[in-house]
Amino acid sequence: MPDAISFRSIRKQFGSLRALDGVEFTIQEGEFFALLGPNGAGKTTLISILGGLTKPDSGKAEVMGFDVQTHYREARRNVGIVPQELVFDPFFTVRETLKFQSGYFGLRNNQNWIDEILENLGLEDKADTNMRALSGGMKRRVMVAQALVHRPPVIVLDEPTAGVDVELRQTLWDFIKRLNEKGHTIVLTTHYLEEAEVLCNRIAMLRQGKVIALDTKDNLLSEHQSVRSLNIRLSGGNLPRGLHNKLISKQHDQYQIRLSSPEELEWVLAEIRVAGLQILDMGLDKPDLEQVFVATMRRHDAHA
Ligand SMILES: Nc1ncnc2c1ncn2[C@@H]1O[C@H](COP(=O)(O)OP(=O)(O)OP(=O)(O)O)[C@@H](O)[C@H]1O
Repeated sequence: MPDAISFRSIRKQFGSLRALDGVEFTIQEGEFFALLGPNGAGKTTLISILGGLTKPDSGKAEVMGFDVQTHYREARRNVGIVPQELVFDPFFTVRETLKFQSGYFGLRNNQNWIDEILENLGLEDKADTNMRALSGGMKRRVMVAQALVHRPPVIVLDEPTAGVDVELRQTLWDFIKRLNEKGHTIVLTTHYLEEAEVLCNRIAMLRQGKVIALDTKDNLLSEHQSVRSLNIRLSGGNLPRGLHNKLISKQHDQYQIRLSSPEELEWVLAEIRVAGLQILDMGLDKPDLEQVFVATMRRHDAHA
């Protein structure tokens, strides 16, 4: 069985900027995979190479065994990509947009599937509305619908929930989860790490064009057991300045503080004591994907 996606030694340079620096990994059929990384890490460039829109300087990418350069049409037929930007023709209605996209793939009698997609993405009421009259969130739903119109076995979503409301997130993820259960391979990039944590079973982390972590979600979480956070309620003043770069969140007198190692707990408590603050309540949290991500990036920043 071919891999759903394979990247082999992908390099891409924009002028002097090395956007992708030897990216190499595979994704198996049926996986729900997250591609994570800070802004500018190279995620969109990698996806664009997968869609055959950007040519790598070297290396090769395949979708379901088809090289995206030498077998562009077959590779393209096997993947549906939801782009980050909203690209559409403002004069078409939603249904016309989807019919047009079906035509691009040579699909004539695609009505039933189009209706199913519209229903699953909560777009039935908007089917005959012109694209330009839709809200941003509705346009994003159409971008998703467009990527699914040819029933691709591999579905890639580049930050599909950036700036969209809770309802669309729920609708979208319910639909995508059902497609994954039916065997579709899903690849997702997102800055909402709690989404990746709930949905994905394997994760790659990209930093400055290199894969710096690649493992199952469970392994990544268990490897970082030592990275915890301290939840603490304080009275008598604000958090000491020396702890500000450790602060994850603050609500009233409740602080969540990142601990990079168990030993850091003693130091944090000492800082609080020296500042003359009183501890009202405290507890430790297990790491979540966000903490694992931050710790992984910091480790590599320190080595860079
Ligand atoms: N066409 C281009 N010309 C020049 N530089 C580019 C081009 N496309 C991307 N880059 C640069 O390549 C790097 C990787 O960009 P890319 O969009 O792939 O990152 P990303 O991980 O998707 O970021 P984000 O999370 O912000 O979407 C960035 O530094 C970006 O500025």
